[in-house]
Amino acid sequence: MIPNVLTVAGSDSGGGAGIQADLKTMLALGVHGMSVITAVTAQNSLGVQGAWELPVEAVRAQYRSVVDDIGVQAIKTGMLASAELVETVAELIGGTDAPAVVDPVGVSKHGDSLLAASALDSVRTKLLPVATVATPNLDEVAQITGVHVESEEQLRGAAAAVLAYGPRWVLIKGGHLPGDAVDLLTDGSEEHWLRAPRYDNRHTHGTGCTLASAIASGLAKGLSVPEAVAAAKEYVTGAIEAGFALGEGIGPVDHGWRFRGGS
Ligand SMILES: Nc1ncnc2c1ncn2[C@@H]1O[C@H](COP(=O)(O)OP(=O)(O)O)[C@@H](O)[C@H]1O
Ligand SMILES: Cc1ncc(COP(=O)(O)OP(=O)(O)O)c(N)n1
Repeated sequence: MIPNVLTVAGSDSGGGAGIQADLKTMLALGVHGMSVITAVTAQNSLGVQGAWELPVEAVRAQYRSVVDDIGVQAIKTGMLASAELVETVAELIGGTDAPAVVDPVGVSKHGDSLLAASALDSVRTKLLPVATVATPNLDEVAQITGVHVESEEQLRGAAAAVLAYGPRWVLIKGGHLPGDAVDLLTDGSEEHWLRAPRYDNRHTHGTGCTLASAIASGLAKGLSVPEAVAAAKEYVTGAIEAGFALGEGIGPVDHGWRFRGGS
């Protein structure tokens, strides 16, 4: 049986991040990808030119259509835009028996906001408590917890601050630090450090969405959280190495790198 994975996220018209990155990742990793679209963005390699949220009832209806008939083995969340949508999605996930990977998307690589400031409290108190794995980047850690990370040694403190909001595991992504691309996965007792070479490639649009979707795909296939995160890190690292130019700005990672001869 092919496992079903659901992404609850925003659309990126440029195809590098959001729903489009999630579904490409799922295809590349051999699972059946499905989507609940929360918002539509007009976005390209230069930034986000516009964003429109979907009504709460449209999000609920998409979710129920998928979960009640088809069923899901794992869920991934991305751009949720507003407090109302964060709370709706948290309630839906809380009532579903499947692991959830929560990427608490705050701003895009170009600095465009994808989450209202008024939604941060709902992320802390409603969304993080239902997460099996939360995957904040360092800007999101600062937004959520007030902890600013400037070195690898500070990742442990950041992880503890996020875990205090209730996710079972947290993966702190150190992609914005200089040096090797180092992430820390922990549940408060086990620690797993994930280290990869930093590729000097500016075409890195969609790294966070890709990593979170790859983790959800691994969980749906029955991997443990540490196994799913290790496999996802390997996949996103290859996709970053193969990232390519598109438009005039920051191009996407290559979700299809393994089909093109990468190993
Ligand atoms: N230039 C790079 N080379 C290799 N890995 C990277 C690079 N940039 C980010 N990563 C890795 O990509 C993943 C996503 O991290 P990050 O870019 O920080 O997320 P986000 O897209 O949410 O900002 C992490 O595993 C991080 O370590
Ligand atoms: C619609 C949408 N969702 C999420 C993001 C952020 O994606 P991410 O993988 O963190 O990549 P960057 O934007 O940081 O390159 C997005 N841009 N659009």
